[in-house]
Amino acid sequence: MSTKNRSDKSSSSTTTKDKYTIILPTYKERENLPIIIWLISTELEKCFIDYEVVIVEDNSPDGTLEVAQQLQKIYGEDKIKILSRPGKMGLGSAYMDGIKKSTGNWVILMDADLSHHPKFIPQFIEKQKKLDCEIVTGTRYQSGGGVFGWNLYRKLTSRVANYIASVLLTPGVSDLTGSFRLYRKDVLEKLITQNKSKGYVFQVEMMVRANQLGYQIGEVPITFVDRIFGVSNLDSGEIVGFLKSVLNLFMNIE
Ligand SMILES: Nc1nc2c(ncn2[C@@H]2O[C@H](COP(=O)(O)OP(=O)(O)O[C@H]3O[C@H](CO)[C@@H](O)[C@H](O)[C@@H]3O)[C@@H](O)[C@H]2O)c(=O)[nH]1
Repeated sequence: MSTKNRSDKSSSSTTTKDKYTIILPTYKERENLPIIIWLISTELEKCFIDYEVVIVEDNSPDGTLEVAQQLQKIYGEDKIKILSRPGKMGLGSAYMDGIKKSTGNWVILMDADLSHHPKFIPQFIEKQKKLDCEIVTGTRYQSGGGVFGWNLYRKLTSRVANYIASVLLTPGVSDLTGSFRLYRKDVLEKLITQNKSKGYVFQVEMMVRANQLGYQIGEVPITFVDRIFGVSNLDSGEIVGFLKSVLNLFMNIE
């Protein structure tokens, strides 16, 4: 955890007006979307957390957009916002466009496929307040965290990749490839604008840059559950290129 240059720390403190925007990128998530929205609303409303959800939908062929529109009718336009894009443009740009539609001062990035349970969001917020930090990341690799549903190969690959990336790039952050995170909005905007990586390394670079800029990163153990409906949208070849990209990041980060 970095405690370096924290010049803009004053704006990190939460106030009673805190609002949390949850950005949900979707590609072929028709079955998962109603469940994740219901879980988000249940978990956050019972903790009196002010929130909105921004769904960034990339013209999925399975009718995810129509499901999102139905959900917007049920939950209200103040709670569910939809950004409909013409085609599959990738996770990084989905986050970037989602931020533009957000009205919260804090942003939560999470998957829509039920891998990330919204019950952890109140814990992220509690940790942020306790540390007065700018970022909180979910971690599968601290005591209390874990992964369910992956085969041994994927578990090992992820564990080793995270270990190597952590040692080389950001000691103190145990889960660099995870994407379930809470960011202060201005910090997220700054990091995402500077980010040059794609795929799994995108999440790694976010933490590396945050560390370099002196932002404090808190961790909350989470359980990651492999999706039941649908398939992963990231290339399998990505795992092969991961170590090369981490090494590249290590050599070239400015
Ligand atoms: N809008 C949009 N959404 C997308 C796109 N690609 C994926 N998504 C959405 O992004 C989320 C994660 O996509 P998956 O394809 O299921 O990702 P994954 O392989 O399981 O990888 C996840 O875990 C990794 C760590 O293990 C993370 O590094 C990665 O970012 C992601 O969270 C889902 O909600 C999915 O619908 C896209 O091009 N556009």
